[in-house]
Amino acid sequence: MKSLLKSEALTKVIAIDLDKEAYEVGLPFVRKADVEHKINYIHSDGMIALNNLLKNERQEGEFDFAFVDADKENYINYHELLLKLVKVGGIIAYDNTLWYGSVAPSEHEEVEDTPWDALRKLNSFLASDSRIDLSLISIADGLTLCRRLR
Ligand SMILES: C[S@@+](CC[C@H](N)C(=O)[O-])C[C@H]1O[C@@H](n2cnc3c(N)ncnc32)[C@H](O)[C@@H]1O
Repeated sequence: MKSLLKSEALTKVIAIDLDKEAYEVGLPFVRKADVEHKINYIHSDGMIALNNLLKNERQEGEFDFAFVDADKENYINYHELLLKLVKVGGIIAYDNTLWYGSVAPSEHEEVEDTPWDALRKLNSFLASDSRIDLSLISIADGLTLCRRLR
């Protein structure tokens, strides 16, 4: 599920997930906290939904924060879209970026087409991306915070 925190006096969250049941797991807690009116759930593939926010809803630079915890193979693609959706100074967070250490395999291990291979490539890409400041936090199985610089 990806969450986008929208910059408004009244904070709004866009939550995107292919699986409606995943959203519904959290719904009782959302209701208990009385914040359902602040959440716009989009039942969709992440790339389609983010492209739609950019192209059809013209939300470029409108978001303060994005949290990505979905298909690891697409993180690198989400990154390009989120760099446009999140404002300069805003934060993009990627979950699972250490994958319990398996992002650093020995050179003999077969890692192609695995989530940890995708995360390893993402980590290398982000480390040399001059559009962001980056901090990879070793909490749980890794959380990368990227601050958009330009
Ligand atoms: C590990 S779960 C995380 C859910 C949520 N962040 C949480 O902590 O409860 C990953 C979620 O990504 C969703 N997902 C996987 N591929 C997706 C895609 N292409 N587009 C949107 N959501 C996707 C799955 O349906 C699943 O609910």
